[in-house]
Amino acid sequence: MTKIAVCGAAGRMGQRIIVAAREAGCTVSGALERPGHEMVGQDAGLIAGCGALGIAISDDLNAVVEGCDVLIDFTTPKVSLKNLEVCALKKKSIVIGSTGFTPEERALAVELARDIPAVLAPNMSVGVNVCFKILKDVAKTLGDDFDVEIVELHHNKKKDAPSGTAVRMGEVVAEALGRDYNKVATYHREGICGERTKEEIGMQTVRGGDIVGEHTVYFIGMGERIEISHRAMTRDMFSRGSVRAAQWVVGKQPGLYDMQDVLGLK
Ligand SMILES: NC(=O)C1=CN([C@@H]2O[C@H](COP(=O)(O)OP(=O)(O)OC[C@H]3O[C@@H](n4cnc5c(N)ncnc54)[C@H](O)[C@@H]3O)[C@@H](O)[C@H]2O)C=CC1
Ligand SMILES: O=C(O)C1=N[C@H](C(=O)O)C[C@H](O)C1
Repeated sequence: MTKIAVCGAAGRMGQRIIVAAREAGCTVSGALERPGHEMVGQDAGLIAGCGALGIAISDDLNAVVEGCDVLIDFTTPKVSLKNLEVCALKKKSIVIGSTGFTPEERALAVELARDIPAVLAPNMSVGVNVCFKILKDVAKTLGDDFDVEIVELHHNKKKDAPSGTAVRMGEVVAEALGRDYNKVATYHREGICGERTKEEIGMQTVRGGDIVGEHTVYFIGMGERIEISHRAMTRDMFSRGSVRAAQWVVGKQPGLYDMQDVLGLK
């Protein structure tokens, strides 16, 4: 039985991951929250709504990592990088779902995962990862004749924009078209901003209410349009995906993997 510890245990995702780990037959060996969080000391299972587990939410990163096979972390990039560093020191595996990494932070994650197996993925759902695969083919097939625009919608508590999933969709499309995402991504249009260039990939963000997560990539041509959309109705496929990744990653060769590796989609 894989021993899973959860970081961000009282968060929207952390709570669902505790439930998913139990449903998958894994042992929840530890639960972490930030020092000073009001839930520290409380039973992780009671907070997650799956009944008492006898595991108190802790703020002791070293002790929690020590007791697990794999840490699942859905927090923020800075916290995730610190957790990756501690997992590397203690030779434990890690699954990171946090989003909002800068290119420099992602490069640091690759570096820190040199000696342990780690998964870092902006979206743990099967559906979105199949979309990544489809998008590559569609972009390659359509080529430069279709304008690409990406729109994402999320709840009003989300801290990063655009979503990690939207950025990855942009990167997949840009790469398939031989463009550099960081040069062609266009986040803002206002005033007399001029005609659209052929290369740009528009990135639009909508925030409101309790939207779990919706992504649409538009390929817009002359007289026709293709839309590839994914809508998440609950967080459960993210949490189940992260547990699947945790079970997969333990015992793998060191290195930084993504969900495409876990799902065999490469
Ligand atoms: N990869 C995926 O499939 C998905 C990724 N996400 C990403 O996961 C992250 C978290 O999302 P939510 O759960 O909605 O946020 P949230 O804000 O509900 O939960 C984050 C939790 O992390 C805790 N935290 C902050 N600093 C900490 C520290 N130093 N140690 C331990 N815990 C700490 C917070 O107190 C909070 O409880 C975001 O970056 C989000 O974009 C969300 C859903 C799916
Ligand atoms: O913050 C969220 O909620 C989500 N974040 C991820 C992202 O940024 O892509 C994945 C999902 O859409 C939910």
